[in-house]
Amino acid sequence: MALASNPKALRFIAPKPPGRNFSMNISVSCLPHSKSNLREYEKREKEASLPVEVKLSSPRKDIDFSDPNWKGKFQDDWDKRFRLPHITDILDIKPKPSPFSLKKSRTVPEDLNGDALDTWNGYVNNDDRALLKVIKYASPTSAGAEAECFGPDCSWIEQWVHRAGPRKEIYYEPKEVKAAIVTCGGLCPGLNDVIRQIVFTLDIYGVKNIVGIRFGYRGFFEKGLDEVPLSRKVVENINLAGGSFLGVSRGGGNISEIVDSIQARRIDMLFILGGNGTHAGAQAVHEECRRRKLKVSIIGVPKTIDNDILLMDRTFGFDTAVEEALRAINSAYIEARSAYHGIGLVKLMGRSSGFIAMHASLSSGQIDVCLIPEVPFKVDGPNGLLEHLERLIQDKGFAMICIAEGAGQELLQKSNATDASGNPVLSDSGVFIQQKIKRHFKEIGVPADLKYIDPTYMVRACRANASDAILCTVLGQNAVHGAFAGFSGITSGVCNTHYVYLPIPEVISAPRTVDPNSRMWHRTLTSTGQPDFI
Ligand SMILES: Nc1ncnc2c1ncn2[C@@H]1O[C@H](COP(=O)(O)OP(=O)(O)OP(=O)(O)O)[C@@H](O)[C@H]1O
Ligand SMILES: O=P(O)(O)OC[C@H]1O[C@](O)(CO)[C@@H](O)[C@@H]1O
Ligand SMILES: [Mg+2]
Repeated sequence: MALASNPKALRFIAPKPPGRNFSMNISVSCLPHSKSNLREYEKREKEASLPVEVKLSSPRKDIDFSDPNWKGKFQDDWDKRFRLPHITDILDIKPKPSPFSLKKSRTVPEDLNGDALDTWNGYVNNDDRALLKVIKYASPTSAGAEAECFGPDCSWIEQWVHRAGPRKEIYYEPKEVKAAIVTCGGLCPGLNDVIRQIVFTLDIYGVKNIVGIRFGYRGFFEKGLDEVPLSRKVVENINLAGGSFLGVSRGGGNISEIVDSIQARRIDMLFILGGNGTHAGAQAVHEECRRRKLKVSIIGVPKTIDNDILLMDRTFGFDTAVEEALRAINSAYIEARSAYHGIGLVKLMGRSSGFIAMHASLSSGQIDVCLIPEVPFKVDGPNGLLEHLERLIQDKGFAMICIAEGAGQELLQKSNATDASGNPVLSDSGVFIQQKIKRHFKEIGVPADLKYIDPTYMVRACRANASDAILCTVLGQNAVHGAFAGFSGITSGVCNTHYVYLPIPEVISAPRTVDPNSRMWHRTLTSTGQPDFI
């Protein structure tokens, strides 16, 4: 990303294209302590101040708005895109009545022609839908409209998604089902809550054979990683601790090998908890199962503290991560307020999406400057970060900065280093800014007492908070309902406060990022009072 030369134009360029499928991480690696790194930074900052065009991403580029029927065509296409893949697409299987009922007195008929002794109106109909977008923008220049409304007239179009929950008819015989759960990627608060609810719900359906696959996809192919038998008793208390009861890992994952293993283990339902990389793997596993005509349901549960999955209100773990981040911000604030010319600097996770930094800044109310990957900023010179810090020190005696790990990466040296999953390894933006500030105040001869806090893994290696625990509970339960309903290649999410199922490709076609023209980012700027640093 780069900055526009004219500050009034408020021109941003689009986020950088994905470094690989399903990832938008910016590939950067440099030694933040080295002088050459600082020189590289200075060179890049100069380059970054060249004018660039507005190019906020819009998913509507492929629509021909001159066609009078463009809305109808869009909706037909939408229905196709959001249709949930079902095992009957490839296999001729007849459904049977669901044993899932919360009425103890109800008897389940043997087949769909029989009548239950007592009816239960607790099922979700396959034609139930939830509305994804609820704002009608009057103008494309309204805040947030650019990313949401359609065409030159900024039309609103109904975008319905499938409601999640138990179905009256199921496609698996619970007594014969073997269900498996796997947790992949990095840790996230709430993994154990989801595992626990999946087991509880399977148990209510009558499934006895439930196993955990250890250490992510690795558990499918690495010798010595035996399945963990799971039951209501085994998982009873696992939500009291953070982490994953089953272990997590990055990397690995030959899809064919994983599906061989699914077949060899006779798994009928696989619940895959993870972020965008994990879901890319889940989709590939689902497609390979279809190619082999296997009766297997692959169900994702989106997990990421970064909140970078498309279409969802939020992913589980995010709220807890923000809450934990507040502790670090509060400590930095206490240090900064108590020092002569104190500067508190907190770096928070968020590789390509600044949601944690934005929400933590907004909720703490203690931050003067929030820096995120989606919004470019200048450090030196007129209107730069350092100049603003000087002003804050002068006016109120101290300053507070919250920076996301992916922020300002375009100013640093790039490398091709990646982690085991192929995610680019980022440079330490926090240490870099820390050094810039220290050097600057030394150079201008103004004392400044900078305290840098990087809580790193502390924001995610913890137990889910109350709101995440509820989200995990619902997502876990719905994942099981989705599998029994015969869906596969779907994920369980919350959209516009309603719980839904979404086809996996739709949620990972790009990473979700903070829209610099959204009301939420504007609210953050209103709260911090920071200028635009351009
Ligand atoms: N495109 C892909 N196709 C198949 N498997 C993938 C793909 N991308 C990632 N994976 C696998 O998914 C697993 C998790 O991926 P990754 O490490 O990127 O974490 P993630 O799911 O994105 O979660 P996090 O939010 O913690 O980054 C890894 O085992 C990785 O090998
Ligand atoms: O050290 P690890 O496990 O690779 O995780 C770090 C990454 O995981 C995340 O928490 C989630 O993707 C990122 O914010 C962060 O960059
Ligand atoms: Mg990821």
